Amino acid sequence: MKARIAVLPGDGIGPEVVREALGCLDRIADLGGHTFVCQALPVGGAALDACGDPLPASTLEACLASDAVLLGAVGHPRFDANPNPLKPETGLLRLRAGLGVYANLRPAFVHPMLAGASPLREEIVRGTDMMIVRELAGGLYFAEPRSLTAERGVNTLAYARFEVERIARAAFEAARGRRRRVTSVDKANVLESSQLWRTVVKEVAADYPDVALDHLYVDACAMAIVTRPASFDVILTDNMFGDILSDEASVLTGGLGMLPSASLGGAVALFEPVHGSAPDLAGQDVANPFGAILSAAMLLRHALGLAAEAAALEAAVYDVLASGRGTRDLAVPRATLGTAEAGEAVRAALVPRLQGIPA
Ligand SMILES: NC(=O)c1ccc[n+]([C@@H]2O[C@H](COP(=O)([O-])OP(=O)(O)OC[C@H]3O[C@@H](n4cnc5c(N)ncnc54)[C@H](O)[C@@H]3O)[C@@H](O)[C@H]2O)c1
Ligand SMILES: CC(C)[C@H](C(=O)O)[C@@H](O)C(=O)O
Ligand SMILES: [Mg+2]
Repeated sequence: MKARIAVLPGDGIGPEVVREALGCLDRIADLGGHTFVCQALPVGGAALDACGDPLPASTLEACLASDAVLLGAVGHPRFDANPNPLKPETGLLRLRAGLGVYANLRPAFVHPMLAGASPLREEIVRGTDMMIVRELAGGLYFAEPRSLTAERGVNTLAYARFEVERIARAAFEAARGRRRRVTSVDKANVLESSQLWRTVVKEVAADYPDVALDHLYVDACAMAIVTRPASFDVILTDNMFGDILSDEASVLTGGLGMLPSASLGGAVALFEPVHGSAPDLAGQDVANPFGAILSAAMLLRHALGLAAEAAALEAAVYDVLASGRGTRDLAVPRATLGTAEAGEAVRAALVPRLQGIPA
């Protein structure tokens, strides 16, 4: 097949991890007879420096003309003190809004061989396979009013019925392809927006009698994620809670560098690792590229319909980890791989995994 992929490396470790993910896509294209036309585009701090805008109009236009978008990460502390209200992160939020993506899938899967790679106790982590479905287009990140003066900063937590309904449907559909259980996470004991959330989720559940639904308050969920993670299947939650809970869940899988994401429901889908630009690691060839590589696998599955290739790429990542190798952030026996070496190890494991897939 032929596909156009917009590539937005961004800041910090973004370009380093995206390079390894692209190398994997190249290998899949070469061996499978596919053509992936990749166009690199500026976003975030890199774009702010280059043209004063963290999401240049030309970048968004090119993304909208592509079949999928692969992004590294944005942000750097040097912009924190910048009086310019435009931050690198503004570019990412405008990109998500411009693409219209609202359903952010963040899977946290612990390979049976790798339960010991988490800093948490192995018997707690073993069997963890959850999908956090994070609402991405509304809530505290986008609702109005929002304002900032020297005396007051205002953000609004508001959800409209249609916003809850569509993300709830995304979660129930995801559950149908998994273990048919949705845990909706809110703060309905305090927040009106959460009370609407809970009401609408229950209404949508009536259309999915084959999927079990339960509800947790977000504070209790934060605890349960580290005490009984294997009991979760799909976690359905809002924009802010999903941001926080997904970083927490990443610890189960070995670290923040492991987690991929797919943002769906808009004109073009966006794929990015859950981690940020990690300025503390940038330029040292030590960042974990697996979250970015697993994001490329989600791109193959969700945007290009190449499910077998996606599964092969995921299996190749787990082959490397199961052999005891990994980057230094992972508690594996040989945590000595640099970013580029880790990418190359995945590509080597990918070749046998791709055999047998019809071209
Ligand atoms: N999607 C995104 O682009 C995104 C996500 C989160 C944070 N950010 C931005 O990134 C910047 C830094 O934020 P932060 O430090 O809070 O979060 P971060 O995710 O960049 O880093 C948090 C911690 O995890 C580690 N880490 C992150 N990715 C890793 C990887 N691939 N391999 C190994 N270790 C990794 C870092 O070294 C750091 O200790 C900020 O500007 C923030 O806004 C961007
Ligand atoms: C950088 C920031 C805007 C972003 C978010 O909060 O959505 C990040 O933390 C993430 O998890 O993708
Ligand atoms: Mg985050």
